Order: sequence, then structure tokens, then C-alpha cells
Amino acid sequence: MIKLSHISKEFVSGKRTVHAVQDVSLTIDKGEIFGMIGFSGAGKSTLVRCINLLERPTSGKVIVDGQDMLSLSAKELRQARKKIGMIFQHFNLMPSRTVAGNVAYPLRGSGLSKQQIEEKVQRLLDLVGIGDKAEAYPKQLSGGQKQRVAIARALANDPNVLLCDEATSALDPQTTKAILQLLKHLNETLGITVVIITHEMAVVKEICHRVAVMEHGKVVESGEVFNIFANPREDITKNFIHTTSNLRKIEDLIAEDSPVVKLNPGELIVRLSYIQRNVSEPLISTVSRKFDIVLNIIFSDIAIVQNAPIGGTVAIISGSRDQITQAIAYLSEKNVGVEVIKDARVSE
Ligand SMILES: Nc1ncnc2c1ncn2[C@@H]1O[C@H](COP(=O)(O)OP(=O)(O)OP(=O)(O)O)[C@@H](O)[C@H]1O
Repeated sequence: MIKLSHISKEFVSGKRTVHAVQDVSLTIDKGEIFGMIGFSGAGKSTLVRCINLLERPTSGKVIVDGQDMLSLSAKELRQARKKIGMIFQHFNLMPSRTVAGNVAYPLRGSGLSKQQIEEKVQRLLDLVGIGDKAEAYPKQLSGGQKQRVAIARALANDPNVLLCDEATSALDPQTTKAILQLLKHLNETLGITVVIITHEMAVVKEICHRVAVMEHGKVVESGEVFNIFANPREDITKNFIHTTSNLRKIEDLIAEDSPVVKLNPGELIVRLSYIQRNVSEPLISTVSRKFDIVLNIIFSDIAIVQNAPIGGTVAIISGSRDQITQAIAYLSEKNVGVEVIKDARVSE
């Protein structure tokens, strides 16, 4: 669907050259939700803008829907861009036009009659959940509603691709969730390919199928979201993942000598992480029964990513030394990551 090959983009300002994107190759499949994550300045926006040639790459090849974008004439490019919708962090609505006027704007010159445009605009507004706002002006809307207008506008020409540049970064967490659910719904019902730029791993976790992690203009890691969460390779990826999980808080609690992590002799604290898709057994209750040990959960953080549980549990284990050893071996066998965080067995 989208194939970027050896894309580089340099910006020259005065004597300085910024290598915003450096030799990036990646393929985004038809109908998937693809995330691009990285810190500010990593080159995400520049790379995504190379897809619709809002930025022309300095070198490389861009294929969208089988078309070599860089070989198109100006007219052909205008046509191709109609099939690539885009939304932005600050919505970019026209303040002097009504909601309906904003959504109708890309349909001028489309050959549709005034009535057909009106009907289409209303259908789009209904689709994004603001069917009653057609006559409102952008300033009368909340951030979430404005982004819905922007999405409706981006869908006006029935695009195959929707590029989302930090589309939820200006929204509160609840509104972010609602907009992400809307994007997911559009992906599922219209089959539209969605590319999401974000600096929040929570966004990736919520709706993306695959993700590419960018740093200094390069893609340093990419893959299925579940696999990236389960086995991140790069430090930057690990850092992004830790921001979405509270399982690291245990180290802070230990450093603070919190009463929650006080152990009796023979006990230990473990962090259990789900690192494979097939963890469906009720493992905690199984091990506690099978090995006659007690697992006292301090906290848990389990999310469903791509229909499989990911995350883990931090727990205090008590029981006989042998049983604990066997229980840990059993969990490892079942592909649960086991890290011993604090161990009071040595004093036995
Ligand atoms: N038009 C431009 N002229 C000069 N430099 C630019 C231009 N656009 C981007 N850059 C530079 O390219 C680099 C990558 O920027 P880009 O906006 O792609 O990063 P990003 O990962 O999307 O960051 P952010 O999330 O802050 O938008 C940065 O160093 C930026 O300053």
C-alpha cells in the first residue's frame, strides 16, 4: 500500500544542514494502523509528509497504492493527494466557515451537485459523531469535536489512507481515547489505512497493529505492537514502554523502603511479565495451587494489546524454598518473564 524506500530528507538553512530523515525504508500494508513513535525532532512528521509529498524527499522512492509519487505530474499529484487524507494536532480548521463549510471545502470542483455535497457532508458528520454540529463554527466546539470535523474533512474525498500527525496530542486523555476509537472504527468499517505519528506509547498500545520507533532520523526498531511491547530491543523503545506501565514503580517503592514491600524471611518479590501471546491460563492461581505457595499481588498492569494480554504483575511470594523455586521454573516454562526484585530467602 505504502512503500518508502531509502528515504532521506535534508533541510538546508544557511550553512547548516539538518538530516531530518536518514535512509528509511518501510512498508505499510493496506488496512493496517501503523504507528510512528519518537521524541520531538526524531523526524516522524517529515517522514510522514514524504508520503503525500508535502515534503519531497532529498532521495528515495515513495510508492502509494502502486503509484510512484515522485514521478507524477502536478495534476496527477493533486489527484493522488485526494486519496490521502491528513489530520493535525491543531486541527487546522477554517474559523470563518461553519463545520459543514469546512467539510465541504475539499469537495469543491468534485463534480458533485450542491445537494449531493450537502448530503455527503451530513453523512460524514454523522459518521464521526457530530451530525448535529453542521451549522456551528469551529470556535464553538471542544477540541475533540474540532478533531472530528478535521477527520470528516479528511474523509471527504474517500481516501484510502489517513495520515494523523499528533492528532490527539492537544486533547485530554478521555477525548484522546474517544478519537482513537473513532480512528479504529473508521479503519475497521472503511478499510482505510491509518498512519499515526505520536510521542505516546499509550496511543500505539491502544490502536496500532505495527509500529516503527524513530530516533535521529532513523527507524531504530519496528514490528508488531505486541512483539515490540513484549520484547523491546532498543533503550528508547524500553523507555517509551515504561511510560505506559506502572510495573517499574516497584523499584521506587523499594528505594523508599515502603511498608508495602517489607518482606518476612523466606519471601521474595517478583515481577512477572507476559512476553508471549499464548498466556491464557490463570497462571497465578495455577501456581499457587500447584506449588502450595502464596502470591500476594502488590500491583498489576495488564492491558489487552492486539487481543492478547500484555503487561504483568508484581507480587510477594511466600512458601517453602523448594516450592518457590519450582513455581518460578514453571512460570518461565510457560513463557512468563520472571524477575526477582527483592529476595529475603538468603536469610533463611
Ligand atoms: N522545514 C524545515 N526546515 C528546516 N528544518 C526542519 C524543517 N522541518 C523539520 N525540520 C527539522 O527536521 C528535524 C525533524 O523534524 P520533524 O518535525 O520531522 O520531527 P518530529 O519527530 O516530527 O518532531 P515533532 O514531534 O516535534 O514534530 C528537526 O530537527 C526539525 O527541526
